Amino acid sequence: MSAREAVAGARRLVVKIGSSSLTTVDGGLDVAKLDALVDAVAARAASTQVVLVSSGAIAAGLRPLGLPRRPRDLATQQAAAGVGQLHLTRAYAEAFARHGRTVGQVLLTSHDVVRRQPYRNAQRTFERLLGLGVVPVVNENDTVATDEIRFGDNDRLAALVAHVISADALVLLSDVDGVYDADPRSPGATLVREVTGGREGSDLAGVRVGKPSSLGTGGMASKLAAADLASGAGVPVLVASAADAPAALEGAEVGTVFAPHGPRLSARRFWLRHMAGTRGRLHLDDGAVRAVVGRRRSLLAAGITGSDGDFEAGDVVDLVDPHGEVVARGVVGFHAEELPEITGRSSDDLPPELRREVVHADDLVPVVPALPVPALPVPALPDPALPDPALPDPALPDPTDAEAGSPR
Ligand SMILES: Nc1ncnc2c1ncn2[C@@H]1O[C@H](COP(=O)(O)OP(=O)(O)O)[C@@H](O)[C@H]1O
Ligand SMILES: N[C@@H](CCC(=O)OP(=O)(O)O)C(=O)O
Repeated sequence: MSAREAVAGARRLVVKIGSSSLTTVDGGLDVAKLDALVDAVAARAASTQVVLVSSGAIAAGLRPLGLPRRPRDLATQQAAAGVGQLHLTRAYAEAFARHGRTVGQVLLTSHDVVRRQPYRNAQRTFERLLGLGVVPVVNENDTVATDEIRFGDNDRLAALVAHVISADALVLLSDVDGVYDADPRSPGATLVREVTGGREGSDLAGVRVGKPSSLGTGGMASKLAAADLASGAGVPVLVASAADAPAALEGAEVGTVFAPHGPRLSARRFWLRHMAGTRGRLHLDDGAVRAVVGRRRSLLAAGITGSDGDFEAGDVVDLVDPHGEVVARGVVGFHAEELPEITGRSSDDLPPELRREVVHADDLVPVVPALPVPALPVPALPDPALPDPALPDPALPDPTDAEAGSPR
């Protein structure tokens, strides 16, 4: 099955829509665009369980607050998001109601998914909402999200949600009709139709990204990273224009499709690899690295040379090779205080109550080295329709400098 067919045939789908595709040029919510998106999603939701990840809270808060452009400081962004999220949710509720569908709002911060229990809670909530025929509408909980607990951008959030719900495919809808080999606002840029080998493969070798749109957050770089995250863990991804949503959701030849290029990870293993917050480190000798990463064996006390951190049994820890590189993550079976007693000792040598795996193979996942972010050598052209959000706003005080948090 091709990646496009996988998107078309998905029984569980995550659709993400960016701010720029939901707003008017002056920054208000564009209800006509939102309605058109909902028409397409509702048509697909008739046969598919769909989770909608929607940006646009901050953008939708601009007009009600009389803000001329996206604020740069965290506090005003949070205030705008509080106002805008309400407008956004109401607009979705009304639009989906016209199709006889109920929506449920799910606002998340990374705090809600880095620990196993909250992650399970979020998973259960999604399951129940989908089971009840509700369309979950997800956003980052921007009113409380600070830099420390932020997902970063909604492309990444959508990739994570795709794994939380074990989606069959992820569709990222934006104001551009796919990934171009250069900033699409520059002459000669060409659409890349298919990416087969992930970010390291030849399809993206010559691709350069420019700035996001005036209201977007991460731009194409964050879509590429999210597409790589999802497709690298077995989930096909389509990046397409929101204007093409009906065709995109029917599997037509639009946008850029990312074929899965890694083994499908269970939601649990994906959580371990990409989402879990770690509480400590176990240092492994070379033999243990080979056993754990190469042969997917459990980690035994004999292969550990040291540990640090303040973890409890059940916490997630990094497994580090003799060069200090993180090679795997896993759920540790011992408390930090117990480690010195067992470190380096063979199982036969341990008292019976301590004779067990330090990290069981089922709770262990190798870590893929971080990939470089695509370069940004192409100068982006200014958007003539909107003032440059990077310019200081004379009308607004900018309390950011004096307060915690920094502008995105
Ligand atoms: N190589 C590229 N291919 C496609 N789009 C790009 C590229 N470089 C920059 N862009 C810009 O990225 C923007 C989409 O990102 P963003 O503004 O964050 O959208 P969204 O709000 O939908 O998340 C487009 O407006 C496009 O002009
Ligand atoms: N959570 C923010 C949007 C974050 C984001 O990633 O925006 P975008 O690049 O437009 O998808 C909001 O609702 O305004």
